[in-house]
Amino acid sequence: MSVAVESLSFAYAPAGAGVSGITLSLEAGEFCAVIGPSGCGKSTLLRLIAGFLTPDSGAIRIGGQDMAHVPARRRDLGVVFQSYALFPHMSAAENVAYPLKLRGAPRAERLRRAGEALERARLSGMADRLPGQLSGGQQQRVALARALVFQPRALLLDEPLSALDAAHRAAMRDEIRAIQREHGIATLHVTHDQEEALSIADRVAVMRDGRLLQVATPRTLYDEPADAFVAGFVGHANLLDGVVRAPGLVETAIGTLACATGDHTAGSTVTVFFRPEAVRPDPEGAVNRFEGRVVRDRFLGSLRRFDLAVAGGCILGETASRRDIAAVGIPPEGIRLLRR
Ligand SMILES: Nc1ncnc2c1ncn2[C@@H]1O[C@H](COP(=O)(O)OP(=O)(O)OP(=O)(O)O)[C@@H](O)[C@H]1O
Repeated sequence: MSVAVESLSFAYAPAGAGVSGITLSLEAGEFCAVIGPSGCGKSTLLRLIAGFLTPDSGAIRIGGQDMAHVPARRRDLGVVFQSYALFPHMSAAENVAYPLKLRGAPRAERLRRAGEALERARLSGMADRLPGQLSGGQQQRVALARALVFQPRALLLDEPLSALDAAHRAAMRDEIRAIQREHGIATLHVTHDQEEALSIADRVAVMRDGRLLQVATPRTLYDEPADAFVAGFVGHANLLDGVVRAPGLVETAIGTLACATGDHTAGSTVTVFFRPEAVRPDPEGAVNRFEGRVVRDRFLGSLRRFDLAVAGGCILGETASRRDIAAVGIPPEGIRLLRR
């Protein structure tokens, strides 16, 4: 089922924080991650869709039906929070069966469906364990099975992996994605981890100060960020203030760069943006060539990320080469100009 919000606004107190004018739609089966700095309104958006908060204005449609004023329990949405919120005195199977009990399903059906949901979450052998006898990852899978057991119209995940350590997070995010695919259910996944978002989502929504800045596929977001904030928030970026001097030429603090200036006219102020992997440490014959000194060098296994101090600033680069670096080239096609 599809999920859509239109011009959704909510403030915790008059003129207080919240979300403003959010328009976002998810197709049935689509996985959308919501990212943004702490306090930007990610959880608020999720709580509004879940029905734990009532919007001040705007529409929430699930499967085309207006839900903005329908109580949470009648929205039929699966919700998983950061804290797993499992009932500690109930077994894994009883926890998973609970939403079916609330909906009046007979006991035999509850047990059968809870068993199936646990099996899908790869927890068949754990049905009788109490939450306290399960690892963090296993508890999270129980919470996921419980959110999915009643075949909800959509799935809402609020930082479901944040209590797990790095190794478990990576494994669990792939599992969440696999389980979500099996169910073919529209999913909104709030996370502060942009790598997690880029790696599992069909599309990523970036929020700031209660507003939605851009919604795009991970690749588009990375290659074509809407503005300097998105560019800097998603992955590593070089961002320089610039002024377009002439078609194809931009002046910055580190010098004049040749790049496509598109419809930015001479005199326009822009942000010059390029990713560290666009920076070439072997700049023989390069158009945008800068000499400098490496002042930070981070070994990251398969590559290294370095800061090259150049006249007027610093360039962040990435390379697999282990050779000394004294100059870099920035190919014009790796540079984009963003409006300021
Ligand atoms: N119950 C509340 N009463 C008043 N203000 C609140 C309440 N809950 C959240 N806020 C404020 O609303 C804004 C958005 O909060 P929200 O929890 O949606 O952010 P978030 O993006 O999910 O942050 P985080 O990544 O830190 O969880 C913040 O400024 C926050 O302080």
